[in-house]
Amino acid sequence: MQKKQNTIGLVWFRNDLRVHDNYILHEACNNHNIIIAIYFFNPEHYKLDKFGFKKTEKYRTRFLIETIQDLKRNLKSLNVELFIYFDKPENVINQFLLDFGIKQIYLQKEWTSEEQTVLNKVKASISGDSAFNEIYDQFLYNPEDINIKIEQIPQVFTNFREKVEKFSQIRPQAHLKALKKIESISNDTKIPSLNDLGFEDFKTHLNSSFPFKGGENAALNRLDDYFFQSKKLRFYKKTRNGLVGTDFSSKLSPWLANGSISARTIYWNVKKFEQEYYKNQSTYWLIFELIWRDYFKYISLNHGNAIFKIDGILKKDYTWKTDLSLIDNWTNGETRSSFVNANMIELKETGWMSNRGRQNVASFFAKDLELDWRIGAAYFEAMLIDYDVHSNYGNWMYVAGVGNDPRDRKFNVDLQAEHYDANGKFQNLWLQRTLF
Ligand SMILES: Cc1cc2nc3c(=O)[nH]c(=O)nc-3n(C[C@H](O)[C@H](O)[C@H](O)COP(=O)(O)OP(=O)(O)OC[C@H]3O[C@@H](n4cnc5c(N)ncnc54)[C@H](O)[C@@H]3O)c2cc1C
Repeated sequence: MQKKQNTIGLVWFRNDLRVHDNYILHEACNNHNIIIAIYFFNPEHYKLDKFGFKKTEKYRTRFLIETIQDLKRNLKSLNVELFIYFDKPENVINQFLLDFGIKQIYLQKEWTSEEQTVLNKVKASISGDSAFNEIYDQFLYNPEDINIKIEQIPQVFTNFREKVEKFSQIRPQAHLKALKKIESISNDTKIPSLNDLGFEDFKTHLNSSFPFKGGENAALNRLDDYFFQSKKLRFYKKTRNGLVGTDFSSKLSPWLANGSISARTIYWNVKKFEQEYYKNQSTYWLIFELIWRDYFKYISLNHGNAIFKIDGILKKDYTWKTDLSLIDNWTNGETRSSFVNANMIELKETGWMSNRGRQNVASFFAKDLELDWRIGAAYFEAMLIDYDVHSNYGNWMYVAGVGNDPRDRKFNVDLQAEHYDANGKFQNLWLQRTLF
């Protein structure tokens, strides 16, 4: 084991907002006797994007505030102080490092352009000689453990999945012990409120399929409930295409997206469930879906900014429309399809939409209305509680026919409604009228 340094290590939290199974925090604690943590609510995340949507809307913002409240408490119990700023990191970090004499910074490795730009600005602002230790920690299969070169990630999911399943191992969870208590660090930074970030307080919609709070404690409770208490995991493969209620799927995505829970923790709990209760197609299928999540991260690692380009990773030269009234009809749930409308209203009222819904509304946007798919993706980015850059842009490219779908399918939204909402329950819920 490495010898600990009597210096302060800084953990800069971004999308790894947990103390449980956090390899970055673990590495920092292995190397230093004192750890300080920092988190930024970056004002850039609350501005309008190039299509006129707020980059982060109220649902994900409130979830994030709850997440940071929980993180602060959990870090405190390990004797780690979390400093919180509503500012750009490049305005704060240099002085922070100087004030505490910090030389080592630990952070999750991110590769998408906005995250890289911020990090580059921070590095450019630093006057001393601090080292940035960037660690991959958002994967199920860590990039250092797979036997595929990033440039050779298969274009077809199945080829990727079969290889990683055959040749790679999932790492164990990291466990932490509390550090020694430090009395001398004073911290008067505060978590901004929803109002500070530009939003009114609001109540969760009564029909929301995602009525849960942010934070790793809520994530672990949900996992325990879905797996070990209600044992709904046993039926996951049968129910996962559902539309109504909290239990048709795991609902773990919002916590996964901001790193309140690791994919590894979910994986090892599936294994525990399989040992203690049942092992069946459903238990495997949750892992299968986590591999999809990994896959889109590998696609973005391989293709960089191409995932944000209109012709996607396939460089397909389609013609796309940008008709504002068609876009407004879609976002407001006023299209010719009541199934699409119900899903879009659900998203607008709650920040959540099922996977079945997302596939349909995205296909309708890109393939029926032939609208520039990046506008639909940007709207999802604003609204979704579980927005994740790789899953969002990867899935949108896939549905729009510029990504990884070898069959380039178009959903028939009317048939989909008949199949998945045969009695109209879901449409009734959100359109508040009796169908049929
Ligand atoms: C157009 C479109 C946009 C999407 N945008 C996002 C997004 O921004 N963030 C996000 O997390 N997911 C996104 N998804 C994927 C998927 O819809 C959600 O992950 C899923 O609905 C979350 O619900 P759950 O946690 O109950 O999933 P479950 O069915 O319980 O699945 C378990 C986990 O597997 C992963 N997963 C499942 N399906 C997918 C998938 N198709 N792609 C990648 N990972 C998957 C998720 O991490 C999920 O939490 C998108 C899908 C589409 C079609």
